[in-house]
Amino acid sequence: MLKVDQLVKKFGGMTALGGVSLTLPDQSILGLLGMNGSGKTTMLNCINGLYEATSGEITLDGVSLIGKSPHAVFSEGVGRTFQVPRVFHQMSLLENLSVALLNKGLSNAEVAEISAHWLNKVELYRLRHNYAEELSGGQQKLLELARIMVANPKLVLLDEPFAGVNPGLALLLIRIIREMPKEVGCSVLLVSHDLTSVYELSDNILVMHEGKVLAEGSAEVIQSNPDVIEAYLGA
Ligand SMILES: Nc1ncnc2c1ncn2[C@@H]1O[C@H](COP(=O)(O)OP(=O)(O)OP(=O)(O)O)[C@@H](O)[C@H]1O
Repeated sequence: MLKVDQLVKKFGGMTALGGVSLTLPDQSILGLLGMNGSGKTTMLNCINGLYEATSGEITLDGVSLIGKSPHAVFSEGVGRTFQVPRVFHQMSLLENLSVALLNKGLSNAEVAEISAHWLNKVELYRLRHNYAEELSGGQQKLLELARIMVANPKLVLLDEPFAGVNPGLALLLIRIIREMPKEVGCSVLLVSHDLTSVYELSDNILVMHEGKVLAEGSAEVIQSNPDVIEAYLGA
């Protein structure tokens, strides 16, 4: 279980996160909504160690992630995607996945099997020997997701997975994300401006506004919350 308790992140005099708390149970999906600049990506950056929190606590299964490097957080079982996918452009798709399995003590056959499974899942297996730079932006997002999933994470942080992805690939992404908690046993923190997808996928939703939690609940609760309608949806 991921627990974030009273997380504060300041940049100089600017408070990006003003004491945010959240709980993400195992094998569930939490959607994180909010207008531009409300602190969603900062939250992901604090969890995966890219940013040092100003104060507050973050634990995964009782282990504190505060002060840990991104690599150490990855070793604790946290995988993360970015708004602009970070893949190794000059490597083949297979090599991109093999890199994530280094130092896991697996045989070449096991690495090949796991890689093939996830490349099939994201429907990129036929391109396995191509360089990652030859993929479209949407396909690179799928490859980045596969690279995280081969490492068998406990928690997956997804930053705008649907942005710039064509509708066909978005449907595939939605299907994969929906299946991830059961198939891998991970939980998912999903940051997206795509309201329909967040409502459809999330077990619980948290809406942020100016670095604070504005509302929390099911899709139905969020959609009918007057504060959310006024502050976020602008209607
Ligand atoms: N490295 C940084 N240095 C200074 N300010 C930052 C930094 N990262 C984020 N911020 C500021 O923190 C606030 C929250 O930004 P953040 O990127 O977390 O918002 P967001 O909700 O993810 O927005 P978007 O939906 O546009 O991605 C913004 O005012 C942003 O300018």
